[in-house]
Amino acid sequence: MPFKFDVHDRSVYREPAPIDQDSPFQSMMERFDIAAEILELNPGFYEYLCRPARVFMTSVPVVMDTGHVKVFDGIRVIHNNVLGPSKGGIRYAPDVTLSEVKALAAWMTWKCAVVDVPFGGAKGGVVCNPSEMSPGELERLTRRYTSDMFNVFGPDRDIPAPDMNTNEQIMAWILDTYSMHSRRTENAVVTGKPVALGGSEGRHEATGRGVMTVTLAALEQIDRSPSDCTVAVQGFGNVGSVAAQLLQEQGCTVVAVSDVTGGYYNADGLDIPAVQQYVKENGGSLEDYTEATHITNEELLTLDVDVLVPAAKEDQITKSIAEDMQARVVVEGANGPTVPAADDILNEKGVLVVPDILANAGGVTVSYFEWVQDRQGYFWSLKRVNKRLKRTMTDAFNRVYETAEKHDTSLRIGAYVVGVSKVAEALRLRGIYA
Ligand SMILES: NC(=O)C1=CN([C@@H]2O[C@H](COP(=O)(O)OP(=O)(O)OC[C@H]3O[C@@H](n4cnc5c(N)ncnc54)[C@H](O)[C@@H]3O)[C@@H](O)[C@H]2O)C=CC1
Ligand SMILES: O=C(O)CCC(=O)C(=O)O
Repeated sequence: MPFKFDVHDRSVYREPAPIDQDSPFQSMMERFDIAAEILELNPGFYEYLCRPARVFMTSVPVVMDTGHVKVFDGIRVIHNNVLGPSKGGIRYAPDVTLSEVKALAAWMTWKCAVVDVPFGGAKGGVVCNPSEMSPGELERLTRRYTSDMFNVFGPDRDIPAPDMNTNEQIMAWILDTYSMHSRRTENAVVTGKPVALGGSEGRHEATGRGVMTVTLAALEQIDRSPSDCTVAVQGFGNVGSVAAQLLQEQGCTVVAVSDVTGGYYNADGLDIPAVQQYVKENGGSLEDYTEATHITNEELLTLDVDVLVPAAKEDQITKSIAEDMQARVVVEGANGPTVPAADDILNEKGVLVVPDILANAGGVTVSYFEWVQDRQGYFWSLKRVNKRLKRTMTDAFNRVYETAEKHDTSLRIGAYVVGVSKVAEALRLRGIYA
């Protein structure tokens, strides 16, 4: 007999397996639960999707420049691969945790489904502080981690990419190590690699470009022109710096940017290419930038701007920050920057939040294009990549917007409904828990 879902009977859900309280994973689950209820999700599917499919942990020994051996914890979580090989970046950070990587992997599952990319979701992390490591130490760490994950990674299995503190060079070392073990060049095993090694034109800028595209779509919905809008961007790395640059090119006035050293504000607008040049010459940091007033990251988040782009890390927009926020539109370049308790406040205030699993999906979209090009051995022009990226992001925005309107809910829940329903349909067709 087919299962009948009762939205009022929470006991239909068996006790969900390891859910970390007060963690990014819990933040993901709170939104997933709402979407599951709207979709009347089959409880078997619910149980399967509220935990990762597979978790890999490894101890990564590295000979440091001093000659001593230091052991790092390496993680790879595959949340789901029902739509295709799992996909997701690798994060190097001193505070990365298993719970965080589990959440990031689940977000990848929903994100790929939202932009209709045939991948599942995964994420990796290594607990290390790259700012205190030499290039040689980082290379040895990356190669050993890749070696340990040789049976996990693969062009048809699980395909890593960059995330916080990882870049094209690190992807090149992954490609080389994996290829050495395979006895052949496997450039489709990783994306976000240098163009010279089979990387895609436009991947470096793709996440920021996608942020720009959905920002323009959101502004159109509220009848605002970019040239009348001020913008603040938290985080000035791959995502934040490109988003700031492209939004400025579209006519927005970018009044504030920030990084770990704090925020930099100029009411007349910052010259973003000049800020990028400063960061390049200043060891990757905004510290001591003089053409602006120094503010804190909290002050940046609560500035009186039209658009706020959090592009640093999780849990930045807390309940109290949300209460003080003045932005009209929030476009989540980062994964998980807003805690669930802040969602309600922002919704009540009428803030239009373009959620992470839609807003920052430009990166994985062009990673998909890169993987397709590698497998075909035929490479596209930058113009073609950007045109297809724009189409993918615009279609996804419209799909999410319509879904949110249909269910009278936020864009965030609309995006989860789009993502979860696609994965659930694939599960049903494949016969898992049907
Ligand atoms: N690189 C990519 O293609 C994608 C990245 N993302 C997400 O975007 C976010 C940023 O990633 P990337 O730009 O790649 O990293 P990144 O390592 O290039 O840059 C991170 C930036 O955030 C700043 N930052 C770190 N902690 C901060 C804090 N507490 N307050 C203010 N700024 C802080 C850093 O100083 C740096 O400027 C992450 O949440 C990542 O998961 C999402 C989709 C794709
Ligand atoms: O490009 C990719 O494959 C994944 C990028 C990523 O880690 C993310 O979207 O959070």
